[in-house]
Amino acid sequence: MTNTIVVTDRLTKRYGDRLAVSDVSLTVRSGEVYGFLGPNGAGKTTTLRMLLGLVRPTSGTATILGHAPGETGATSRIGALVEGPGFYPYLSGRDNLRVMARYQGVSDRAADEALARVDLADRGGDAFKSYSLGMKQRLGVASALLGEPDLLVLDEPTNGLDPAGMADMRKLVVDLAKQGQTVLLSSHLLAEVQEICDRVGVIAHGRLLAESTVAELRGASTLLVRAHPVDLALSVSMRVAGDDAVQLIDDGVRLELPEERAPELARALVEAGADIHEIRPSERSLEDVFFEMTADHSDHSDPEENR
Ligand SMILES: Nc1ncnc2c1ncn2[C@@H]1O[C@H](COP(=O)(O)OP(=O)(O)OP(=O)(O)O)[C@@H](O)[C@H]1O
Repeated sequence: MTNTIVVTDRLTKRYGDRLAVSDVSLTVRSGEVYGFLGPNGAGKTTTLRMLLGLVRPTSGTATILGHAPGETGATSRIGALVEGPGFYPYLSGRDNLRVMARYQGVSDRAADEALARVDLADRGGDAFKSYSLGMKQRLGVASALLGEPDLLVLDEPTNGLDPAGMADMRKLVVDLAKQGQTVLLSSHLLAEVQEICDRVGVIAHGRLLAESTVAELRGASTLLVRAHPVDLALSVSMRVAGDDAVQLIDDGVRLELPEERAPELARALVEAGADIHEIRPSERSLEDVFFEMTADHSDHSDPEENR
């Protein structure tokens, strides 16, 4: 069933003259991992805070689980890690969670289950202050999971983590998603998010530039050919792929051509007498796409101009 969990309609937040979020309309569906992507200062945290009812929009609306942000019907079903929760340094991870669980009217058992879900059960008895940053972050996710929320909101969950900590966090999100958890996470690290998100919304300068699956955003797969002479490689490529699907780049020729047609291209090049040095699939990373998109918007990149 494709249920919509979050819908925003032209959500906007202005701080004085500064337009932090401008006309953002996004949709998060049930069971998906939605990546809210953009560089620092793009408006991600402000948007998430509006969804959680922590900041009042200047204009536009948001509906979460059928409720307005901040309504009990919504907040009771959202688990959020937006600002790091305050944990007691000398209490163990488990006791910290149990304290939080009691505040929320949730059982100790639920706290222990949340600890297990973030793979901290083994270290649950150790003092919070002895945890690595990655473990602290995972405990934060456990606290957001208390009460089994329908929507988990994580603001930059990998911030400050080393590569191993990031990999752990990615695995945790993937595992939660496999259990059916809907996750909305923000990140400025596009390369790592493309692996774990079903769909992404790309935001820059407060505006949503695109919303789609990672695959759609990255577009058609391309082949990179390095062969000599280059002009011969270019004309053969155009014959095989069509004039519009071929582009001359620094180190060769890029073709919009499915990988399965690489042998056909290789044969045509060899028959024409070209020396092939390399033919390989070259997928655009989300990062490439993102830079292209934000470059397109650089002419009006100053949020002040949106006034
Ligand atoms: N309380 C506030 N008062 C004034 N300006 C604010 C406030 N909160 C955010 N802003 C501004 O709004 C813009 C968007 O900030 P926001 O924190 O939402 O971005 P972000 O994408 O989450 O970035 P980061 O990854 O750095 O947190 C920034 O220009 C920021 O300076």
